[in-house]
Amino acid sequence: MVGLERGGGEKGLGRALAASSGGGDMTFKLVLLRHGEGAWNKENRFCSWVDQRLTPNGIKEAQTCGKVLKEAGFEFDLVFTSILSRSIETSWLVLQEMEQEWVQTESSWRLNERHYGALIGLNRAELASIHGEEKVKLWRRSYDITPPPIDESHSHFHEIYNDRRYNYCDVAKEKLPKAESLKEVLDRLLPYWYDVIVPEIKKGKCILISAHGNSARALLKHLEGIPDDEIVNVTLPTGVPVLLELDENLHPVRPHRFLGNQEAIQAAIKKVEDQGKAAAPGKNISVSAN
Ligand SMILES: O=C(O)[C@@H](COP(=O)(O)O)OP(=O)(O)O
Repeated sequence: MVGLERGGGEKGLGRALAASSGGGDMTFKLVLLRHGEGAWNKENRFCSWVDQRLTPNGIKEAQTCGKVLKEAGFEFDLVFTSILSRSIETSWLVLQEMEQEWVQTESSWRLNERHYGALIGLNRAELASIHGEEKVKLWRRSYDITPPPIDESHSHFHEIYNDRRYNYCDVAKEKLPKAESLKEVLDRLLPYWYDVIVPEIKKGKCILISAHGNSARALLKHLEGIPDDEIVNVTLPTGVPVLLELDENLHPVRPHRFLGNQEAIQAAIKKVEDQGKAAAPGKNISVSAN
C-alpha cells in the first residue's frame, strides 16, 4: 500500500473539507484522478477512445487510491467520470475501498481521454524510433498540436463510432472529434465544467473526478493557469489522486498536490514520461509525420 507522507500529515485532509471557512475564506476541495493502469497503458499503446479494462495492477492502483483518500478523511458527495470503462471502473473501486459506494456518479464523454486520432493503438516507443522522441513528445504533451485524424480505414474506427455509448452524447455522433489537441480537449470539457461541475462545487460538495491523463491535464491547466509552453512538463501517473484546493472564485489557493507516497509517485510519473522513449522499430506502423 502507498503510505501517507509527512508523518501522516495527510490524515484528516479531506475531513469536513469539501468547503471550509478557516479564517472566513471559503476553500473548496476537488480530487482529480487519472484511472488505474489499463491494458494498453501496460502495452504502451495510445488507448484514447478505445475502451480498455484495468489490468490487475490498475485494479490495485485504484484500490490504493481509495485507501489513501479514506485515510485522509475524504467524504465524497458526487463523482464524475468519462464514459470510458477504465475511468468508471476506477471510480467504483475507489468508492468501494472508501465504503462510499452509494455516492452518486455522473458520466460524460466530455471527460473522455483526448482523442489521439490516427495514433490510436500505436506503440509510443516504436513511434518514437520512427518519428523521433521530440515529435512523439509534441504529439503527447504540447498544447495546440492536433495529431493526424482517425478515418474509416483505421482498425478501431468502427469500434469507436459504432459504440452505442456515443448515442447518448450532447452532440451528434458525426460531430464527435476525430483527433484532438489538448486545447481542443479543454474546449469540449469547459462547458461541462462550468455548467455541471462548478455549480455542484459551489454548493460545497466534495467532488471526485475520475478521468484520464489528458482530460485531467487540460482541467489542471485551466484551473492553475499553466502557460501553454509549460503544460508540456505536466504528466499524471495512473491511479494517483491529485488534490486541488480552490477559493470561492475557483482559483487555486495552493499548487495541486499528489496524495500518497511521494517517492513512488515521482517514479510513476517518470515511467509515463519514459513511454515516449525510442525502442527498436516495430512492424505495422503507418502514420504520416505531419
Ligand atoms: O490515451 C492514452 O493512451 C493515455 C494517455 O496517453 P499519453 O498522453 O500519456 O501518451 O490516456 P489514459 O491512459 O489516461 O486514458
